[in-house]
Amino acid sequence: MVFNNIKLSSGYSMPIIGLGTYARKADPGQFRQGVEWGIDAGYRHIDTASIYGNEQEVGEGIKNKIKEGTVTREQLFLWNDCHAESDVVPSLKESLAKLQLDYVDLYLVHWPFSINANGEDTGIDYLETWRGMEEAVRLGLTKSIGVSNFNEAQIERLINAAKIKPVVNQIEINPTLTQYKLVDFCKKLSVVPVAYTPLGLISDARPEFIGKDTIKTDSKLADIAQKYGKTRAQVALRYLVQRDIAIIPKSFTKSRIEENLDIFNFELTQDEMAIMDSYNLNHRCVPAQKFSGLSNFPF
Ligand SMILES: NC(=O)C1=CN([C@@H]2O[C@H](COP(=O)(O)OP(=O)(O)OC[C@H]3O[C@@H](n4cnc5c(N)ncnc54)[C@H](OP(=O)(O)O)[C@@H]3O)[C@@H](O)[C@H]2O)C=CC1
Ligand SMILES: O=C1CO[C@H](CO)[C@@H](O)[C@@H]1O
Repeated sequence: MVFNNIKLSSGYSMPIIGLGTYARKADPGQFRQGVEWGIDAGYRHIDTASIYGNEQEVGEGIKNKIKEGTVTREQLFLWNDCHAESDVVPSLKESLAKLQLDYVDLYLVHWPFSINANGEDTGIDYLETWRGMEEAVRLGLTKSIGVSNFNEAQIERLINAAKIKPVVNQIEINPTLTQYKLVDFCKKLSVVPVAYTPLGLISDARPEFIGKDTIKTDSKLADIAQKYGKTRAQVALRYLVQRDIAIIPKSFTKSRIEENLDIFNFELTQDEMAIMDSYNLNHRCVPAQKFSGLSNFPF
């Protein structure tokens, strides 16, 4: 499988497609199996987080494939219960131990707000967290650092204060949440936008009918998919890649893991891109409402 790498401002590059690994419920072994199928299919970028509780299993999958000589590189996340400057490096070391790795390629601040283990607002400023992130780079524990769920003002404030710049902002982007403004803002600052929940309302995991969405049924999308011999999901992922957005679709189903990677042999026309844009509803699949009272809540 041939796909693009996206150049990061740190000088490293990142495969434009990665495998998401978040699952509210998963049977034991599913994470490991999903990661192994993903690496077999050709994914060379894996997204996980300490809060997903799957680092051990993800690590086992990676280790098995390293043993076989199939893979060498991974990318990771930081959850936000370790935002104090002095907590960042120990938290990353704990993740690395579970993953059985010496370093990650990319480490992210998962949200701009900060909570403790009881879910209470700690009020810790993400600029403080960032100093811990910079220390992790200096110690060689991660090659690049970035953020997730940051809004424009938060990115700008961070970039103005940072010694080491964030290379990505991982945010929800999909055809029903197109995010043109934030995506353009990130690109202007050389921050690569990475789309989480890239399938949005197309995914089977999002059956909720929000009243206006037609993306699962609209014949225009069915026609585009049929023209290229692809699925609606593949067209949605292709749409993001053509906007120069990195994507991390999650699947633990072997056929879909492969399907989601098979998007680099067709090209949507400008008119087809406009049709995809027309599904925008500014609807968040991940509104994170339970965090809305916290300081630095981004939405
Ligand atoms: N930074 C953050 O705050 C967040 C980060 N993330 C990251 O982004 C990743 C992706 O986002 P996620 O929310 O999982 O959403 P996705 O858009 O990746 O959708 C995943 C769901 O869609 C199903 N699916 C996968 N492929 C297809 C397909 N081709 N056709 C139909 N359905 C499909 C999967 O089912 P199945 O597995 O059964 O195949 C799964 O239920 C996460 O796994 C996580 O790593 C996600 C949310 C927030
Ligand atoms: O990464 C994540 C996975 O999904 C969760 C809820 O749906 C998010 O809160 C979180 O940021």
